[in-house]
Amino acid sequence: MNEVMCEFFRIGNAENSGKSLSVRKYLGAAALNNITRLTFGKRFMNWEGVLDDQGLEFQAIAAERLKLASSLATAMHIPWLWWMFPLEEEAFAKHGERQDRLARVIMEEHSATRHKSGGTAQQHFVDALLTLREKYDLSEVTIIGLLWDMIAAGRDTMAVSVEWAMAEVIKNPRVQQKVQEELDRVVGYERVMTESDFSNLPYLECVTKEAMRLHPPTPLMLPHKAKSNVKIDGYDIPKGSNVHVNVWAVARDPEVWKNPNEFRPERFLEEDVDMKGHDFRLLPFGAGRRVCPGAQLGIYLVTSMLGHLLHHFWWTPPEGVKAEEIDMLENPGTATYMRTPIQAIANPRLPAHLYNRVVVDL
Ligand code: HEM
Repeated sequence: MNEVMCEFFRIGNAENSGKSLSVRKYLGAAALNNITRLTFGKRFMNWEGVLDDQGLEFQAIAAERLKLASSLATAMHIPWLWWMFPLEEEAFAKHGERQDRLARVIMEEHSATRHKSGGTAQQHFVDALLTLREKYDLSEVTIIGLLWDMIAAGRDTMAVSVEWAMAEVIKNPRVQQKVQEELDRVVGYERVMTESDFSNLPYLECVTKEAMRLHPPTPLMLPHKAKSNVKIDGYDIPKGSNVHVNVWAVARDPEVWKNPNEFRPERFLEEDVDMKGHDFRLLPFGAGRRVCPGAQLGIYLVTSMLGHLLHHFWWTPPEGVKAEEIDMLENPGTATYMRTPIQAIANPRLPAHLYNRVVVDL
């Protein structure tokens, strides 16, 4: 069950009726709960959206990680600025210890729960790693590192992608109406969308793709390093250079895309373009041996969050704001959020019982 379903109760409650909401707040919560449930089989947030103590620690670690990563990125891009980050090594070590401490506690709790259930509890990413531990000689440090990588790589990227997609859809009521017509035809008004509906929702899939074309959450991907001297398109890239691929610019290149700045999902009905690393015109997940291993999961979760949000609500800009006034500028960073978080009014469009709190099976 997608976590965004659990947010419906909060989005659709009477207090929010007719009010403008910060969509990011709900997406952030849904993405965090999705990813921690997949990795640890656990939510850190209660039904009111309040984080527990572990959740707060978790959030603080994630924020610190981002801050350290940005300072590292600056030093990597401009190596002669290394001298400006003399304390970073110490900060990294402390951060690592903090991460390990929390992960160990959660892993122990997780093992205890599984033990109590006699091994009948659901399998999560942490279980897969523990099972493969001996086969691949995985140390505890490696396991903890992999768990944090998964959380860091999956959380922001998903929330960023859905926020941009929602902004585009709210800006383009024609697209919103078309995707809702498809959802109504395929899913109807008496049940919620499920994964098995996806194959019958081609337009929804195109909306996800078009949003990721215009707004790849990591526009410069992650930095790569040249292993040897290479020449690309007449340019010499010396061994050891940090290389960024500007996938944002490629996806807006007028030589490759017709009317590249226009949000028009239909372009993908006319031509099916792969976005998992096989077609170099569209690379939101990178390509090659370091391609995002969570690409399929990411596409599924983004499409699912978007589909549920659009099936349950008709979204309009806050009163007095015209669609064309929505600020579509980016906030710079490794994961590129909207500069101004999108605000919108969620108008329920399904029968009341479909907004009830959903019991989540952990
Ligand atoms: C919409 C969602 C996502 C987007 C747009 C995205 C995008 C990316 C990109 C661009 C890279 C770098 C690829 C490269 O340098 O060639 C990457 C790497 C990675 N992603 Fe994702 N990602 C998403 C979701 C996820 C999820 C859900 C997970 C795991 C649960 C994940 C795990 C990873 C990991 C572990 C790496 C590092 C791979 C490596 O360096 O070998 N990602 N992702």
